[in-house]
Amino acid sequence: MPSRYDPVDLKPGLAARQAATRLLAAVTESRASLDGLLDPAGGNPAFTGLGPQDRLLVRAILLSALRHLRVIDAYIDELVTSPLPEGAKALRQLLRVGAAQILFLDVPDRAAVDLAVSQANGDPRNRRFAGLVNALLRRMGREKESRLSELTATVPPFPDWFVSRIQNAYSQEADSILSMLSVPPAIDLTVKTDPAGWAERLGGTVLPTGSVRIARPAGPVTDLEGYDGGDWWVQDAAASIPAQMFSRLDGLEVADLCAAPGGKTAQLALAGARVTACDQSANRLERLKGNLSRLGLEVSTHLSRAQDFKAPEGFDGVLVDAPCSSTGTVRRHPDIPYTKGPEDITRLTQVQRALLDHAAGLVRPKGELVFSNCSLDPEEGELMVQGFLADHPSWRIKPVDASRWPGMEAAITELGEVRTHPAMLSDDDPAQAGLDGFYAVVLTQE
Ligand SMILES: C[S@@+](CC[C@H](N)C(=O)[O-])C[C@H]1O[C@@H](n2cnc3c(N)ncnc32)[C@H](O)[C@@H]1O
Repeated sequence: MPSRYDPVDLKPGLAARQAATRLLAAVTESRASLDGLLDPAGGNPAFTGLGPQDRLLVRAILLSALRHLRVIDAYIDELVTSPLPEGAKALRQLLRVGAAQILFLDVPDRAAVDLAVSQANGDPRNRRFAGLVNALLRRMGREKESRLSELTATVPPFPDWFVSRIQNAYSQEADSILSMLSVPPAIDLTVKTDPAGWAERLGGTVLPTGSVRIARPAGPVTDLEGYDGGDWWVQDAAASIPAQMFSRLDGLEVADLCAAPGGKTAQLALAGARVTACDQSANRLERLKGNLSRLGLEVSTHLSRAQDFKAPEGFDGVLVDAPCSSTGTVRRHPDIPYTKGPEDITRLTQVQRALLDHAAGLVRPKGELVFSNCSLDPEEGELMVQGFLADHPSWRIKPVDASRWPGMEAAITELGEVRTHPAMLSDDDPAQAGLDGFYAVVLTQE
């Protein structure tokens, strides 16, 4: 069963609640991305104006609300005696935040209800509903033990467009994938050396990819041993796979075309490649430089669209870790099913294809081209690559050996591509289980 609690001590104040309500509306009504809203530097003032503790609370409320939004809405709709008025969006958002606290966060029910009622009374749009807010959330608190598990078992966890795409792509495994997507993930670290030693020091376990998986710490991950010394970086185990797929790196010239913030660039450099890291975003390229500097790794950087990046002498290896719908990262970014849609996937496949076509021209004869992204959708992975191969008959898939990562054989497709998803790497504790959804393939020329 998914854990119902995010590991944050919650004593939410009214300002935090108001911010959470406003930001939840921005995500679900205006499709604003949670990362953008919660960016400490350029995020929404309702968030950046809060103190550190309140920020933690707002983040926890939003993550829980979005992970369980359909269940929360179904429960609200079940408890209102007549449907909420169509225009009562502010009321729904307020109830969603209260329900997220009562159902999924470790907040005393009474405190959550009282704050919701105060918030309703302080908002002219919601004042007349204060009695309803009080009655509904109190009842939710009383009955949740019996009702919540029934609702979780019957209500699809995410919007219909998203659920049906997962069901179409993964048939048998779709239910397990969807259920894992509501579980907050552990944290994976890529370590420079000695995974077993770091696993012991940080109380984690070593995964088949060589990553170290640790429980989510109570404080910032940057406080953990080894961060300041540049001994490791945060990177989902699945995200560490594409850079490991090159058959050789030491001493070779490799271009990383969509490089920032540099997780894979760091792996390539650590393995001894001479890396040119290209990205079209100046801000993100600055972050890459900061990350690589902390890790003590040197690479060349290049600010441009990958399609405009020219290198007549070519590279031994090229990595295209393409922009994508990021549906493989919904455990960490549960806003994605609400901020993205099928039209984004169609648009992104065109960008991915343009990147792949251009990258193919940068690979030296006998060189390797690795294409990857963190989407669960075959249109951005398997099908996109089949389209590329149909139009480039001299290219082929270089199959990955299924024994490459013992214990992860299920992640290797019949054609030798890598396809990971959140129901892989099972564990008795769901919070310790799973992988990001990733697609990766090695392409070479005959
Ligand atoms: C999925 S992220 C890459 C993550 C990175 N490889 C890592 O492991 O840390 C995609 C990156 O592609 C960049 N990007 C998007 N479109 C691009 C383009 N046409 N040319 C170059 N970079 C692009 C984005 O700015 C973003 O930094």
